Amino acid sequence: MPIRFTKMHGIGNDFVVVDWREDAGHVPSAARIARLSHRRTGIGFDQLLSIEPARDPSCAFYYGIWNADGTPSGQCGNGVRCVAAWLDREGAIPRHVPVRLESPSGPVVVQVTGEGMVTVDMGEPVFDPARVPLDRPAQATYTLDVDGDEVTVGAVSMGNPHAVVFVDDIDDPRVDRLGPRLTVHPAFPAGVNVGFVQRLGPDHLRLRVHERGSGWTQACGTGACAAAAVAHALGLAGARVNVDLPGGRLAIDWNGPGQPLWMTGPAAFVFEGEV
Ligand SMILES: N[C@H](CCC[C@H](N)C(=O)O)C(=O)O
Repeated sequence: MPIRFTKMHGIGNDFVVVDWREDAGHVPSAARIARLSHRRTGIGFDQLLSIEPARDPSCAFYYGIWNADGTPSGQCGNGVRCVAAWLDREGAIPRHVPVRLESPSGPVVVQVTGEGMVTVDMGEPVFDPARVPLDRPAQATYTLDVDGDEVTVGAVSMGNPHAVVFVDDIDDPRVDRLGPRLTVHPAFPAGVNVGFVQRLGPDHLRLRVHERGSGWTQACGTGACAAAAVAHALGLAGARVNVDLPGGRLAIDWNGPGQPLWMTGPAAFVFEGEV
């Protein structure tokens, strides 16, 4: 059964988008997704994104998310901008107006504002450790033992789990060693995406993310949201934060608890294909 797809990326976080609006639900096995995501012997992608009929009648469409290793996720920030741009190109959603899309972790609201620019209401960051999930009592930050190293993290869910570590220099080789070890730390029973943040100011962060299920990526949309939310909660950032990732910049707007968090950034088409 051939799979027709669109290759896209959001500031270098790259995706294969498949149109399952007519034939939803035939999810490939984790092993097949892992073969397809391989950078040499497959198409190569960080995540597979499906576009399917909405299950929630208040939403226009549903999108599914699978990491490079075939594991599912509840949210993908760069991915939902690409889904919105894909639907915009199809003429399946209007521009310049809010459109509800249904993710595995619930609805988000997208707005395609122009050629390849999308703003997304990602919902409210969730700091309750039980909902990250994180096996620790609620605190502002958590000190974890990582193979003998003590690491202090913030923890938040954007519909998927995030640990946020503040460092002096995200290019420090220690970061390369810590990322993969923190992603599988037993305190996070579902694994965790690990963002390393270098604070340049209250409105400017540098960020690198070791993603659950995909490893180091050029960008992580929910990771940028998580970094800005934790920085804001710790009094280290204001309401508008520019987050610079290796692949580019995302603008995050959050006014604090009880408020939705907005992410704005690009979405790009690369090629169409069939496999
Ligand atoms: N690896 C993530 C999913 C993709 C998130 C990232 N690509 C984004 O743009 O938010 C997880 O397992 O929760």
